[in-house]
Amino acid sequence: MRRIITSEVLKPERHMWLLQKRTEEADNLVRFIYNQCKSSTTTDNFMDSSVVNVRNTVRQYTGNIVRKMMFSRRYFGEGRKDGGPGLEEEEHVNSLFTSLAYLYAFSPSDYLPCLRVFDLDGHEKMVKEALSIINKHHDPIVDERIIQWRNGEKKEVEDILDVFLTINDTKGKPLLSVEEIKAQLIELMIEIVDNPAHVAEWAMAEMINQPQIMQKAVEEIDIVVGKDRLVQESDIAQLKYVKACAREALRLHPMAAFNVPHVSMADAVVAGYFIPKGSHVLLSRVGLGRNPRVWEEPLRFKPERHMNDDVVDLAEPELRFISFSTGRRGCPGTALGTALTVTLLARLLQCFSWSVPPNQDQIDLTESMNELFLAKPLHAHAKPRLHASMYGT
Ligand code: HEM
Repeated sequence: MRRIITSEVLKPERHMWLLQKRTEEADNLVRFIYNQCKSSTTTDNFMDSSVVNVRNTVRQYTGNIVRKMMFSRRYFGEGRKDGGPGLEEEEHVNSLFTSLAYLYAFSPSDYLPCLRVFDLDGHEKMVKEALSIINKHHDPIVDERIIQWRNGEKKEVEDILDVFLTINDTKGKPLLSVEEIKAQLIELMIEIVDNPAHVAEWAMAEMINQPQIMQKAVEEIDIVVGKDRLVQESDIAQLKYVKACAREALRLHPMAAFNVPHVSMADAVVAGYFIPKGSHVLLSRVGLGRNPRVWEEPLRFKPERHMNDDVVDLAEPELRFISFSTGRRGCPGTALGTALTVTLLARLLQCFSWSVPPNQDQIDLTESMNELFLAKPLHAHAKPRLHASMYGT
């Protein structure tokens, strides 16, 4: 399956082919925030500004991106005129994040499979419920699309669902069953939806508390892009400091405490430790990214630490921290993941001035008890900084 994903979905031609869909959602992102500013009834001293739920906004952005790339649609239902999510999209994104949380969660039955039938921690029940919500939205679209291809109503491949439905084996027969396609769509969505939103939320929280860093990133965007057009993916190569901010958020605030488990295929010795064949290997993302022997002042958000490199990338093949990991099971979505993450962060910074909400001194950077998210979803004050015509309303 990994080979199919890499060769059919993530190849460079497809990356460009899906660009238009991603750009539409990046435009919708700024329109949605702008509309919140315009309709705000806050009684602070700012006109046309608003306290925005950043977590919800960035998660809905990645949710929109996955629905657009998979199904060519932003909304399952009627959606909202202001660009925000409807109830269907809220529950879709929440269910994707629920499935993801349990993917990383420790469960005794992973090590003692005989306990699985008892579902002692209730994880299986939670994941089943989340998947049934996701399938409730996906199944009608997939089933209808199959019929459209069968009866000749559809002839052109327009999105990732079409790609999956039209891949044939050497005998000209469909390579993937309907069940495999449905499962793969969900898996890909889970891979895509989380990291860009997580990085953007943490980077924004850290930068609001250190306005000089935010100022530097905004100045870079103004020099590279200006104020007369919106940041595009083609600008990313030149947005070195913005990338350093995203990279720093990945180092300091990984999505999960450990990388997904790997099993060693052969006896090995790593850094003097013997690892027998068949061991479950769990790399600590927190341990690597915050290792004081590698990183000076490891707990400080300091993008400058990455600026000495000629090229600033989100990837870290040396594993001084884990972003996309490396090797045979390393993330195949580096290009897409980078494009989504940097565009999201750069658009937020270019289009709005961000500050701590009224009556608050600082953003509270406390981590949640059980995960590495911010304990309280980031809410921040946004004020448009470009001409009204730039927001596509
Ligand atoms: C900033 C964004 C992203 C980050 C930080 C990230 C990170 C990761 C990491 C750490 C892994 C585990 C690697 C390992 O097991 O050693 C992984 C796996 C994976 N990622 Fe990503 N990812 C991102 C975006 C994406 C995107 C956009 C896709 C697009 C399809 C994607 C597809 C996958 C797949 C299919 C795997 C499983 C690979 C396998 O098991 O062989 N990721 N990712």
